[in-house]
Amino acid sequence: MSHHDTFFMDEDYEDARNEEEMMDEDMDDDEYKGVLDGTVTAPPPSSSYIPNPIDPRFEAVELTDIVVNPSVKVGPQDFVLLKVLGKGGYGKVFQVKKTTGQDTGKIFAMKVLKKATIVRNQKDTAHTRAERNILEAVKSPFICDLSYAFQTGGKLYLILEYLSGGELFMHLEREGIFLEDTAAFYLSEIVVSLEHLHEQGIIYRDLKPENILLDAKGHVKLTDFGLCKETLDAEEKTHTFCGTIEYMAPEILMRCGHDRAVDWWSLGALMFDMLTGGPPFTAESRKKTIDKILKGRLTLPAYLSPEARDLIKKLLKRHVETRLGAGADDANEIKAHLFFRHLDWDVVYAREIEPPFKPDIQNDEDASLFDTKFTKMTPVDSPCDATFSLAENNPFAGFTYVAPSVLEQQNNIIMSKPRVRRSNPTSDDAMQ
Ligand SMILES: Nc1ncnc2c1ncn2[C@@H]1O[C@H](COP(=O)(O)OP(=O)(O)OP(=O)(O)O)[C@@H](O)[C@H]1O
Repeated sequence: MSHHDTFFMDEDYEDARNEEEMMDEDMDDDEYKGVLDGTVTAPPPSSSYIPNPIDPRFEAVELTDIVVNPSVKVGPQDFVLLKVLGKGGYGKVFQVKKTTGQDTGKIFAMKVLKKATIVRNQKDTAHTRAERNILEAVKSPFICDLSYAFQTGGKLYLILEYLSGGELFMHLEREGIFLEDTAAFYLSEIVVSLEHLHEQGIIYRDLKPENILLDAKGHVKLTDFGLCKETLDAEEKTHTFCGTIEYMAPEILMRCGHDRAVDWWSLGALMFDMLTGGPPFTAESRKKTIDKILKGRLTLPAYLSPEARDLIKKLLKRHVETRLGAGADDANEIKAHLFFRHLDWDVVYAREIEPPFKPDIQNDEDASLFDTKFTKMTPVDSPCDATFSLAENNPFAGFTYVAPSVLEQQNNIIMSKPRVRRSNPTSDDAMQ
């Protein structure tokens, strides 16, 4: 039974709902009247859709590139497949061991994406480049580290740090709901991760329990940057969505452009899920779920503390400008909320708060916290017939990457800023 199914079947929740039904003053039925019958195509005007260009904290950043030393050639042959960890829209994620050169014996996660599937949707080519670029640019203890990226004729490979603690989703499903202190720990690490991304002009967009992984010690690492928005450019608001929608902000679903406040809505949906056992707005069909996100009643169970209740309501504001975190102060508005009153944020940044669940990991290769549905599979990176011309207009040129840390150790790093594009796209692809 999935985590979300549990939500509907939990009788305690039904009882709690009967005890207290809360109608957020922000959520009266008139607010989105017309949205569902098609007469309204845009959300209420919102000043916070436009990032303040003079606020240096939210300036769009130029993502720089690394000119890799072409002598560091890494490819699929340098890794042995150990396990399947997960499957996504474009391919599989494997647990692998590096068998050659630097990092020999080290365990990584290898995300394999099929070019053919990506090319079918032109927009996703940009997404995939974004994922690689973002992972390269956004080094943070709270973000999954990228060590290598390479490509073959038909596939793209991301070699990521292996996060043995598994998905937060799994812990949430196992526990049903979290105690408020447990939720505060995860939420606090997520808040500082999102703050870090926002400071670099990146909107995460796809916050959900499946995308929050835990390291061996139980600390949070964000992964899956496939849907990320690379810059906070007022001219260039994103109009696409796909995948799980339960945690998505109304303004994304209405395809009217959105800004970093969408991540704070998702944080509210995630917080609600952690404390009640399911997302705040969900239904049996995608359309009905969207209807609920746009105009459904927010029902808060009576057992929530006043602080938790208040924070959820302030994050799940449909009027973006009234949402906590939408102001110029971004994460600071959330960090100052009473729900987090017991936390010292300096200790959060230092990752020194004791994680509530210490993953039971026996060794570096331990994959016991991943779904056996995947880990029982025989790991095969199936040969791919399709080969993309690496000559002109190759959308995947420049994908190949070796982490600076790897290069630094070889004293061979050359940094370039801004990005230098080479005329021959094959020259920076170590593996074809
Ligand atoms: N670095 C990692 N360490 C361990 N497991 C990982 C790692 N990255 C991904 N996984 C596992 O693989 C699953 C799928 O990964 P991910 O969400 O990045 O791919 P996806 O769902 O295909 O993403 P996309 O939305 O780009 O299609 C994750 O939910 C997780 O269980």
